[in-house]
Amino acid sequence: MSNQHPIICVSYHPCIDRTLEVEEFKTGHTNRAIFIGEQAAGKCINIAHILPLLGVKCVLYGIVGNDAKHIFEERLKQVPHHLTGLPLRTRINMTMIDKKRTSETHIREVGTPLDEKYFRDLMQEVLDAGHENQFVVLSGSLPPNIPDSCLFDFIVALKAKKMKVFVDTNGSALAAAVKANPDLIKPNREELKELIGAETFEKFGITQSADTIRFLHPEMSILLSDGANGCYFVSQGKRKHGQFQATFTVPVVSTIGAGDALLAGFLAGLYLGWDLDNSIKYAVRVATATLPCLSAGEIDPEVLNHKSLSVVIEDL
Ligand SMILES: Nc1ncnc2c1ncn2[C@@H]1O[C@H](COP(=O)(O)OP(=O)(O)O)[C@@H](O)[C@H]1O
Ligand SMILES: O=P(O)(O)OC[C@H]1O[C@](O)(COP(=O)(O)O)[C@@H](O)[C@@H]1O
Repeated sequence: MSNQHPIICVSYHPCIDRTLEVEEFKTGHTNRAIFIGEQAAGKCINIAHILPLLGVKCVLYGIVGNDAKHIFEERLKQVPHHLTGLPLRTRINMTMIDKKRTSETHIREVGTPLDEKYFRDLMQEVLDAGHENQFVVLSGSLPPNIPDSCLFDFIVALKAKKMKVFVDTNGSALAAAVKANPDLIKPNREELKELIGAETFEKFGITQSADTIRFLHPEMSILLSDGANGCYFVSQGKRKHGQFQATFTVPVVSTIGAGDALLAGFLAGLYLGWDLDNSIKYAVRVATATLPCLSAGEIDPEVLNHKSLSVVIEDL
């Protein structure tokens, strides 16, 4: 699957990530933030930020509110990008980190309604730029007012151009995306549950559920992230589990963007022509390297390159 064209990242619903850290969160009380961070984010923005750090070329196409365009341009300084500024408010996704309990609470804004025309213009821009076999990543929730059928149409059109389509979204948009037969989806356990309508638990149950989805879409692979349990990969005749092992403790400061990092690492492996096992190993390594960082899409280079960190792949 090695490929000369840059990976196309499509950011149709970016956001500002605001992270607040409190000592110990108390519901119904005044809590003081001991840390506050803000950055331009959203799933494909994070992926486009990570890929060049891994030595992989990418280009970003996206839509952003004029109110925050400059912040996005700053974050994408190292990435060729085509951002269309629109007169709308950029949503803010908030994460509250409770230092004492080491827990994270996320509040994700549904966002400002977007005129379907802008989504379809973005879609056309990507289709005009794309080449056969080029990787394209569609990631993030859909803005309000954009029907799931738009995502479906987008994937069908990209597949008609014989591009390789990778999707990370949730809810009904994910269900619509699956129907369009992308090459790979990256749900987490919660999103898998939404897709199949049932909870899955141990390794066998998870991979079996993934195969249930694949039954009607045999060409589609599933990279399933499962937090501290690592990840699963399911495709035709293959069921794998990947998990990191280290002789040192990797501090989990924040897991925001760990899923984006997993997908970025996996894409990097495929793009560089590595085999499946090594691509999964790299995916987990890159995801692990984001855990010590407070901001989504940042990588701790020491963890990334640590010789005592290994990823074990188990065939299920
Ligand atoms: N607490 C954790 N400990 C170890 N690895 C983790 C932890 N949280 C996430 N990861 C790694 O990051 C990947 C993506 O995390 P996950 O939280 O499942 O994704 P998402 O952010 O999409 O929900 C996992 O597959 C795993 O490799
Ligand atoms: O588009 P959505 O589903 O609201 O997700 C956007 C959020 O996801 C993130 O990209 C993090 O994603 P992951 O934790 O799943 O990797 C945040 O930076 C952003 O706030």
